[in-house]
Amino acid sequence: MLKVNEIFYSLQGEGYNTGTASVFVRLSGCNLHCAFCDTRHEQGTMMSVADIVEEVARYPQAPLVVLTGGEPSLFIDDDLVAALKQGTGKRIAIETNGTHALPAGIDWVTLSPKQGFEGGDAHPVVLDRCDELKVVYLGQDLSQYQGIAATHRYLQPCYVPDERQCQRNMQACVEAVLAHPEWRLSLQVHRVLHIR
Ligand SMILES: C[S@@+](CC[C@H](N)C(=O)[O-])C[C@H]1O[C@@H](n2cnc3c(N)ncnc32)[C@H](O)[C@@H]1O
Ligand SMILES: Nc1nc2[nH]cc(C(=O)O)c2c(=O)[nH]1
Ligand code: SF4
Ligand SMILES: [Mg+2]
Repeated sequence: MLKVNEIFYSLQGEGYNTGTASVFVRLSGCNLHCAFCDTRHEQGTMMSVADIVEEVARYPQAPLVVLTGGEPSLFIDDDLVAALKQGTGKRIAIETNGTHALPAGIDWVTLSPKQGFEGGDAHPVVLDRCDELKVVYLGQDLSQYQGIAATHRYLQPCYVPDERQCQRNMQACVEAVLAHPEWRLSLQVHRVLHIR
């Protein structure tokens, strides 16, 4: 059984797969407590793997499942990934902070390391490769991410409720990408679109 905060159908709003219709499976619970975390994931309902597959299968048109949370790597296993793949035929992506090894069969790994942020250093990143590295940018030194192999590298502005601070955070990302063009900008387009 897994504690599920929500399962919903929307567009992937971040990173390389932005704009892709996706079923999000948000698992409850995390090993980090990032001050800037934009997600309330604590509440949840216990669901079996079969329940989760059944709910995801309600969106047969979706090409992609995004496992997120909370920190999904704490809770998922080979069984869940295999059952989702077998039961829905969809590609499986994960959003992870990288502090736990991943089960087999995941098609797309988005790694968003939290080292250097409050609490992040106590839980080192164990993944050394990913499909995309997606860094929440608050002016930190980008050379710290050189050791992580990634096909794509994104800086994502840190969302905060204050609109003017949000603008400043976006501008900081633009300037960082102009100075370090091996990185690209990831905007949270679901915020622009006012969708989930
Ligand atoms: C809520 S997290 C869940 C997955 C996983 N725990 C992680 O941090 O990668 C999903 C994505 O949102 C990003 N994120 C969290 N808070 C954010 C914020 N305030 N602004 C921008 N991105 C944020 C995370 O870095 C991660 O890439
Ligand atoms: N539309 C949309 N795209 C997302 N990509 C990653 C998300 C997440 O919270 O993990 C997320 C989310 O919450 N909504
Ligand atoms: S690791 Fe992810 S879910 Fe956990 S607190 Fe940080 S941003 Fe939020
Ligand atoms: Mg989100």
